[in-house]
Amino acid sequence: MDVELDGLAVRHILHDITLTARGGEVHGIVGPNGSGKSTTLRCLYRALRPTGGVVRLGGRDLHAVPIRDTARELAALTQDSHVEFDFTVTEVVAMGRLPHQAGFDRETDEDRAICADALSRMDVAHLADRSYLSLSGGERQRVLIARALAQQPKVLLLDEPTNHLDISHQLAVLALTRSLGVTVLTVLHDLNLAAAYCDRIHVLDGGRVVAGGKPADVLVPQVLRDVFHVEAHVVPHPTSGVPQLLFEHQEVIP
Ligand SMILES: Nc1ncnc2c1ncn2[C@@H]1O[C@H](COP(=O)(O)OP(=O)(O)OP(=O)(O)O)[C@@H](O)[C@H]1O
Repeated sequence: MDVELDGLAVRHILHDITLTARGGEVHGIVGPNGSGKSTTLRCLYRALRPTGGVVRLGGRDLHAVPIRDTARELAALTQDSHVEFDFTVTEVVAMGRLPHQAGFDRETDEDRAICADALSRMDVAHLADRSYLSLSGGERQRVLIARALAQQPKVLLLDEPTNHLDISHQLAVLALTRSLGVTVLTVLHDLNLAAAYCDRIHVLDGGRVVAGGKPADVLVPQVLRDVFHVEAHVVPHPTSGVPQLLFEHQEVIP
């Protein structure tokens, strides 16, 4: 499903964000702290109403369709994805099925199978009966991603999905998001992971897209200097050939 942001604006925070993610593509949103990455995603998962521009999902104005319809098409792992109460892991992941159930529908065998698959893909099946609140940061993150998978979305929004994850789970989560065949928009701080797993990268600075395109065209020394104020060398990955960055170490933040 295509996702189009057309001149998206939020008060003084976002200005004229325009980008298109075609069905099945993985798009990375990168940029310094406070550049507007999470605010962009908030407009997409409808936590925030834009003050200008349009968001289209599958060609339809996102804000013109019932929110329940949106929840059947779009799942989000957000920075605000907290679970306050003492649910089990199974119960948390089962919440992902709610948009697909009507009123007082009971969970079906199919729902349970979809949740079991999501738990196993995120390597948290062994935690199924544990209290969510008793989990480590990385385990919680994987459970929340499993909940998003259980939603079976056509569009997946991920705000720093690799937060708290060890390197093996970081690579596994990003590989999995690519393999799903759904449209993914993901905020990432790790530019090397973005280069390795994204079809397109959009660089935000001061609430504007200042560069966008294929990783090799976007992650170039001048952009890194201008936007992140770091010096970097770009080298091809020895096996995949994707651009990878080697940063010059610095003593203090300039
Ligand atoms: N509700 C709000 N009221 C006022 N300012 C806000 C609000 N929400 C976000 N901002 C400001 O908008 C800017 C963009 O915030 P946003 O969270 O989108 O940045 P980000 O790129 O995701 O940052 P980070 O990398 O630190 O997570 C920041 O300066 C932030 O302080």
